[in-house]
Amino acid sequence: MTSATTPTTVPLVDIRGLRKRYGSNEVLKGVDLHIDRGEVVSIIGKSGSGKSTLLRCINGLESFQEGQLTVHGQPLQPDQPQALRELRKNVGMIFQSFNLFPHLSVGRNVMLAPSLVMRQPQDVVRANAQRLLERVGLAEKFDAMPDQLSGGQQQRVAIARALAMDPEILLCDEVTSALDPELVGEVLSVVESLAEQGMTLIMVTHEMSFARKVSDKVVFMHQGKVHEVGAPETLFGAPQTPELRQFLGFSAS
Ligand SMILES: Nc1ncnc2c1ncn2[C@@H]1O[C@H](COP(=O)(O)OP(=O)(O)OP(=O)(O)O)[C@@H](O)[C@H]1O
Repeated sequence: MTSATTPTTVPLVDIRGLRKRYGSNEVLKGVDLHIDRGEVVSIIGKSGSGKSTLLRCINGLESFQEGQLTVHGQPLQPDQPQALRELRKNVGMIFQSFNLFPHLSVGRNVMLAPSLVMRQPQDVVRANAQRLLERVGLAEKFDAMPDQLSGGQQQRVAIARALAMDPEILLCDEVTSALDPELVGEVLSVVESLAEQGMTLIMVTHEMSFARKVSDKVVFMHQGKVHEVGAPETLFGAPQTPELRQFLGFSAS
């Protein structure tokens, strides 16, 4: 077998032996995970198990001390600002708090990053922002200010804003946790439509039924490690370890 005749498929995200400490607190204790293009991955686990930290390492918001993290085959080097800027064009992120700029209209929020980074003509950027707002069901809100929107609508604007950079990967960190229950569904249905359209999604979520429904792969984090990983029907239907069984509320056998 030679590499000249056998094409090798490199995972879109490849994480090996990742270790991350905050002072003496080791939060990631050797994480191994690979994610292919178009995969929808949910990361679940108890509070403090390292889920958000892992997500933040993937787009360089957090540095790490040991291991390897490659995106598109490019090693992530948190100490290299130019490499980080390139990475962030490819990896969008949405947070629990929507983080919209309150002094900018909805449309301007979506236009901001492409205006600054992509150097496209304003009418192109504007038309793209309008199209993205349509995609998240907010076409008529272009000129509204963020404080005139519900939390669910603001989160959908945040999704449109992340998509405006045309990322290959979208990271979602508990994107419905700050929402009133009646607003959760509208945000999840936008995320679900992105999944159906083939976007690579990596989501930290407490919405177990949603994770089960949309994921190709579910990752159970426990004490800073990937404790179980697999297809949703396996992970949720036949958990292998006592820790996952307990997390999912299975009664002890
Ligand atoms: N900036 C930070 N400085 C110091 N410690 C931190 C920082 N961010 C996270 N930690 C610690 O790292 C550990 C893992 O946090 P992380 O937010 O990754 O967990 P999580 O699984 O996402 O939890 P949750 O579900 O509650 O959001 C926790 O013990 C937390 O206190």
